[in-house]
Amino acid sequence: MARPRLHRDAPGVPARRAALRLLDAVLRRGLALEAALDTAARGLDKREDRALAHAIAAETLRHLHDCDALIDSATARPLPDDAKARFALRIALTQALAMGVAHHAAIATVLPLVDGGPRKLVHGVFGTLIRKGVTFPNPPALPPAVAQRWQTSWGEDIVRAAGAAIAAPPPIDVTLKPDADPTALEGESLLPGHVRLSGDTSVPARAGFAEGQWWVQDIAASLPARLAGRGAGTALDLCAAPGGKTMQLAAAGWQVTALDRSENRLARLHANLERTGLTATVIAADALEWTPEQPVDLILLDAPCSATGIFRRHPDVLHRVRPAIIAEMAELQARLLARAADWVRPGGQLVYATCSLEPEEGERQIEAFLKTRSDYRVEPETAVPLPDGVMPFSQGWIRTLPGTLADKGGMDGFFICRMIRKG
Ligand SMILES: C[S@@+](CC[C@H](N)C(=O)[O-])C[C@H]1O[C@@H](n2cnc3c(N)ncnc32)[C@H](O)[C@@H]1O
Repeated sequence: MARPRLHRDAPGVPARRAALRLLDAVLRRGLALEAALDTAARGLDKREDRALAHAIAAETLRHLHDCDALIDSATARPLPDDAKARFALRIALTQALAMGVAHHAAIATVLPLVDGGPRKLVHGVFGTLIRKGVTFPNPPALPPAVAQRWQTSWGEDIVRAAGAAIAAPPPIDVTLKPDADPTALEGESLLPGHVRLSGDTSVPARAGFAEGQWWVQDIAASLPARLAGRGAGTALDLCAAPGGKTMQLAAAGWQVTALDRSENRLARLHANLERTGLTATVIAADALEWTPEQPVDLILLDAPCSATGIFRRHPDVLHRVRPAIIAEMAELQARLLARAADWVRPGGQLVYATCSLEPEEGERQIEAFLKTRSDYRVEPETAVPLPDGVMPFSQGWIRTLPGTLADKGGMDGFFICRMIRKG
């Protein structure tokens, strides 16, 4: 599909070309939006163009199903899913209907994407729909396969809440170091050591960021390390990068070893530790091959997963995560869990977490684990404050879902289970 061009495009067009390359990477090649960004944005002159390409692609993915329904309503024969004309129309419609771009600019910036091809068709379909005064439904529709899957797992209300969550911009939460002053930040505190930011100031420009007083972390993502409690010995953060939970553990007084297999992501972890002045021993290794020298008091396994719980910020997961990927991730998690379980000292804790809305990566995973590991029991930490509407299930684990804390802007979907190795 589209490649960087050598001739000069009109202003605004290069960002749309990059957005098209991003959509192609996600929808045809199954790549994550963030993973595809560097390649798709190569050749863009300006940093703002890269951000704009990302914003257009992400917004298109939020409205993809509704975009396609509109396009299909205006074409005599359905365009193939991978037709360039469909991609161009998706971008034009999203800009016009969801991003406040003037209609003439929305179409003018995508027509060069189909130069030498179906320009007339793209122009015609866009014009027909705009003249009809079409709008996107509110809330946006989930892709049918996802709606079906979450309907089966969680029911109709959660599917509806997920749609509403796509429509609203996700809040920015921060976790503060214990000695930081939450009132220095503009926003609302929903837990001790937490602020949900308000106002338009960029993150790096806010009070205390440069001084390393806090870091960005969704409130749901802050729960696994909170459950581990105050530092009481050695902690192994097994899938640690970029380090949100490593910093929480270090700030809580744990003596942390942070391990991850991704050098790129570990570079971000190092930068985070440097900015916050927190300390951890950092190891670049594959947890499926590495072994610690001695057992530890705490293992936090924030396992790699399908990431469907963070669909608000990463809407690509709605389109590229299929049952085969969920099964593959669940198998990897089971292998990591089995290894980690041997490294916790008797009486120590194992906290397992995934940012997934799939029970296979949460509830089912822990049920299967406990069947083979009679030396573990689930133990909710009742002394740790939880956000409104979040409480341990009868089995002892915590599950956050779309719709949790909805009146305050919601939270990511997470599964968290704290277990104790019997003494
Ligand atoms: C959910 S992310 C971790 C987020 C991190 N805990 C935080 O709070 O910032 C999962 C991490 O697991 C790492 N990972 C995946 N497979 C791994 C393996 N076999 N060994 C070590 N790290 C792995 C990935 O590189 C990724 O950084």
